[in-house]
Amino acid sequence: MTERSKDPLYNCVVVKVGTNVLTRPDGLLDMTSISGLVDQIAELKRLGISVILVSSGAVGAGRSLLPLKEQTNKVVRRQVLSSIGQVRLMEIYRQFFLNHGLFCAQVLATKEDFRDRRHYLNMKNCFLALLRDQVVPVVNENDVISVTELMFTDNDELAGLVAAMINAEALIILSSVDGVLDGPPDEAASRVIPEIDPADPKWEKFILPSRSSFGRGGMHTKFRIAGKAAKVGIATYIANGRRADVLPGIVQGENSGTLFRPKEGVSGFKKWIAYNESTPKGKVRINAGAEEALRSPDRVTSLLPVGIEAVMGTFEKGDIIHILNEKEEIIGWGIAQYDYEKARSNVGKKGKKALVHYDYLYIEG
Ligand SMILES: Nc1ncnc2c1ncn2[C@@H]1O[C@H](COP(=O)(O)OP(=O)(O)O)[C@@H](O)[C@H]1O
Ligand SMILES: N[C@@H](CCC(=O)OP(=O)(O)O)C(=O)O
Repeated sequence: MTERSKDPLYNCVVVKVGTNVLTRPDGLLDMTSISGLVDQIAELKRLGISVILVSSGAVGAGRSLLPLKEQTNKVVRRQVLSSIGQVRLMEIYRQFFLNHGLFCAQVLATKEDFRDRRHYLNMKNCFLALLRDQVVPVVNENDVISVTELMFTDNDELAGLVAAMINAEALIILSSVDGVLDGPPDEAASRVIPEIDPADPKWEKFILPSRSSFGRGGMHTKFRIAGKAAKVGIATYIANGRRADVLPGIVQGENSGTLFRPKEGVSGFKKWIAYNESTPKGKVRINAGAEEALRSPDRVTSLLPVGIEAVMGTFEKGDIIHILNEKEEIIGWGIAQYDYEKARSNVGKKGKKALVHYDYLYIEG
C-alpha cells in the first residue's frame, strides 16, 4: 500500500454510488452502508474537498416502502418506486449529513438538461453556489421524466456529465466490485487492475457483460464512462463502495480500486465540448487518412479541409458539427471555424484553414 499523502490529491471530486452499494441482497436499503458512505464524504469535506454525490438507490428505497405487483408495467413501476423512494433516500441522507453538521441538497436531472444550454448553465450555477456554501449536492436521474430514450444509460453516465460540468479533478465510481478485474469477477484468481491507460484498447477484453443484481449499466458502461472522463483530464476510479475508508484512501493516494489515468493539460472547454454532442447544425464526412490522423493519440491534429470529402447541412461559424468517417459513423464533433459555404468550397484542398481546431475538437473512442 502506498503511503497516504498528507494533502489530498484533489480539491473537487464527484462520487457516484451504485444501487448495489446502497441496498441489501433483498433489494431493501442498507442503512449501515449509506451511513458509512456519508461518514467518508464528511471526512473528505474535513479535508477541504468539494464533493458532489451522484446516488442511485431511489428505486430500491421505493421497493422497501411500496412492494408493487410484479406484473405492474415496467416503466410505470420504475417511475412510482423511484418517485416514492427518492423522498425516503433524501430523508436518510439529510439526517446522516446533519449528524456531521452538513447540509445536503437534491438535484434531479434528465439527459435533456445537458443538451439544453440554458438548463445546463442553470444547473452548473446551482452546483457552484451549493459547493461555495459547503452543501453536498445529491444528484439522481429524474426517473419520472427520464423514460426510454430520454434515460441515461445509468447514473455512471450522469456522473461523468456532472464531473465535466463542474470541471472536477476526479470521478470516483463506487460499485459492488473491487475495481476492473483481469478475469471473471467470480474467479478467485481475478485481480484488480490498478491502473488503466484509456488510450490502450487492450483492456476491453476484460470487460464481461455480467452485471450485479440491481445494477443497470454494467461494467461496459462504467469502462466507457471512465475512459471518456480520463481522456478529458478527469482522474477516474472504479472501486468497492463497501470498502471502509475507500474515499479517504483514494484522495490521499492509497487507491484500492482501478484508476483510469487522466490525460494531462486538457482545457476546460475541451471538457465541455466532449460532453456536448448536442444536435449538430451540420456534418462533414472525412476520408480514412483524416480519421487516422484525428484518432492518433500521439499527434495534436485539427480537422483540415484536405481530409474532408463532403459537407452536409447548413452551419455557421461557431456551430457544433458532427464528424463522420467514410462509413458515415459519428467519430467526433467540434466547433466550426467558418460556415458551410466556405467549408464546401474548401473540400479536398490543401493549405486551407482548419475547419475544426484541435482545441475545439472531441474524438470518441
Ligand atoms: N472485468 C470486470 N471487472 C469487474 N466487474 C466486472 C467485469 N466485467 C463485468 N463485471 C460486472 O460488472 C458489475 C458492476 O457493474 P453494475 O452491475 O452496473 O454495478 P453497480 O450497481 O455498481 O452500477 C460487477 O458486479 C460484475 O459482475
Ligand atoms: N435513478 C435510478 C438509478 C439507477 C442506476 O443508474 O443504477 P446503478 O446502475 O446501480 O447506478 C435509481 O435511483 O434507482
